[in-house]
Amino acid sequence: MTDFSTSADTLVVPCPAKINLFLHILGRLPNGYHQLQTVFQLLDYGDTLTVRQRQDSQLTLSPDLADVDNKDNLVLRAAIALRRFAGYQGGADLYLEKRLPIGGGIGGGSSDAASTLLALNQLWQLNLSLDTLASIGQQLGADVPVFVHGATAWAEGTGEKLTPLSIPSKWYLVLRPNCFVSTGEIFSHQQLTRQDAPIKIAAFLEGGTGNSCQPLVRKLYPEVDKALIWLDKFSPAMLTGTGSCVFASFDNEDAARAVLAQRPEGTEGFVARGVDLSPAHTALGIA
Ligand SMILES: C[C@@](CO)(OP(=O)(O)O)[C@H](O)COP(=O)(O)OP(=O)(O)OC[C@H]1O[C@@H](n2ccc(N)nc2=O)[C@H](O)[C@@H]1O
Ligand SMILES: Nc1ncnc2c1ncn2[C@@H]1O[C@H](COP(=O)(O)OP(=O)(O)O)[C@@H](O)[C@H]1O
Repeated sequence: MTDFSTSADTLVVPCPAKINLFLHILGRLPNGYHQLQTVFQLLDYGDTLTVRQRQDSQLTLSPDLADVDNKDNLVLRAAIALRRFAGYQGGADLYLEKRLPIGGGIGGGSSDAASTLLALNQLWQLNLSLDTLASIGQQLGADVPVFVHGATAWAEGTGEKLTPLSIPSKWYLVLRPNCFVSTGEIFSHQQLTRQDAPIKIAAFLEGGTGNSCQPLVRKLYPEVDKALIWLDKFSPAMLTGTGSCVFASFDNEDAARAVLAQRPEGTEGFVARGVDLSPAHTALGIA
């Protein structure tokens, strides 16, 4: 068993979750991806990644995730992509403490990948810029760049055109219905609405925006529909990303926790605070 106790050659990095405070789909790009407008709100809750220098060139990842093969894990894929890009010869032991539900629209895999890039860039002293790390990350997933740049942001394009945004801090309850929604399935669905008109940041701040995937996802997944109806009784509820998680905001932690404690059987969830800056950046001392 690998010993991951903290030492000079070891970094421990949070991998925060995100929620989409709104999500509009403006159209389809020639490569099949969708042109979006969204706000990525970072949360102070997520997975934790530990990286440790090895004296040889091996890359190891532990423990195995129940639903993802190690070779497909975005942590290992990010490490391999970074090493290839930088022409670096060394290795590392990677340990991922997974807390975030998989396939929930809260960006867990993308955040794990981004924290891997940020941490190994420091551990291996590669000195690559955030822009370079973001473009390596974008090949792995559309959500990786926002986590690399590490700020709550207004996003356009496929999520890579980012404008940092300061949102008044709120507490969020994120509820995960008992189902998994594939992002690819929703984006390739015939009935997805893809014709939102572009809006300005001011229009989002004035309110009244929503998630354009929500009508389709709640129709295809009754568990999501039920979760939205239940949470909406306490505070206006919305789908994040393509789901399956739904969320609502609360003025304080106690109010959010009181609702979480009553959650319907079969659902899971967590309470987290919205943050402007990524806890990964704070941990690594990135300005
Ligand atoms: C739409 C969002 C909003 O946050 O949904 P969630 O994944 O968070 O639910 C994300 O940007 C998703 O990011 P991510 O989950 O990294 O997507 P990727 O792995 O790059 O893409 C998965 C699949 O979704 C489709 N896809 C994804 C993003 C996008 N802008 N247009 C698309 O059409 C593509 O078919 C792609 O094959
Ligand atoms: N470290 C990881 N954590 C979560 N999912 C991962 C990871 N590595 C690869 N994946 C794959 O990425 C897909 C998307 O996972 P995730 O990021 O949790 O969801 P979403 O994109 O809905 O927020 C999953 O289907 C999973 O197989």
